[in-house]
Amino acid sequence: MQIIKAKNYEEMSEIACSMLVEHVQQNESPVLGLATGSTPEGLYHSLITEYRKGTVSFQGVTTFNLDEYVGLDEEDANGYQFYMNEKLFNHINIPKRQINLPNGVSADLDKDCSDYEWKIQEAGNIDIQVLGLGLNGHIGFNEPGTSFLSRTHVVDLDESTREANARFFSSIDEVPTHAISMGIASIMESKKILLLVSGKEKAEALYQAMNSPVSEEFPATILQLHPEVTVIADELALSKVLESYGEDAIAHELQVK
Ligand SMILES: O=P(O)(O)OC[C@H]1O[C@](O)(CO)[C@@H](O)[C@@H]1O
Repeated sequence: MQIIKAKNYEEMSEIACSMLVEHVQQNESPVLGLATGSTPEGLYHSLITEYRKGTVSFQGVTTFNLDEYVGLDEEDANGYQFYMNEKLFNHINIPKRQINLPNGVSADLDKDCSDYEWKIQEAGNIDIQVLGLGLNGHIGFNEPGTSFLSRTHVVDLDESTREANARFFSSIDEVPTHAISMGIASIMESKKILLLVSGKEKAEALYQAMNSPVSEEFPATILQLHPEVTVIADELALSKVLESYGEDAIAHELQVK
């Protein structure tokens, strides 16, 4: 794992943005894996800024999002298709046909899940997958206990995840109980992973992701086994890692594990 310490959320977003921009500039048909939640909002804002400056074109980019709520369609302001349109896609020149999200209102969710897997493989797999980190260690919507062999699937959301995400809804009762998520095996097939983590409340989760024994009980621990993970985290999120390993582990980009 390579660890990059950012001063704050803004710097974390800028660093992630420059990595994605560089990749898009250097590849004809880049395939990006995207995440939702609060963490990548700054990254998307920075990508739009770079696009407006003319630094980067998204014409050849294909994207796959990690997850979508079951039951929310693209008009639903709490759905992830809506989020992605608002936060990124409506503001850049990516062709619509190159945007992929699981379909939370499909009549056949299981078929949609296996089609999604095929599409990812057809695109040649994801070059860079952006990930956020759930407080309980979830990646995508893969909750604790999810098999490391899982492919894109329908998940039961943990009560803790529904509570954490209730801030986007008018009440917790409106938070869907199910979602579709890329599986852990699917995520691990990405060629490179960028894990973005910000804020003190994620410090324990980030520490565990990097240090706890690899276990399905804390899904993000699987990232210890991926050959190309870059963690971009701000000082607050890294506070527990820094307490244990000191600045050297970060400054010299040593393997923490
Ligand atoms: O960035 P946030 O809002 O803290 O969420 C962390 C993770 O939780 C999810 O929003 C799912 O609950 C993921 O999509 C995200 O990566």
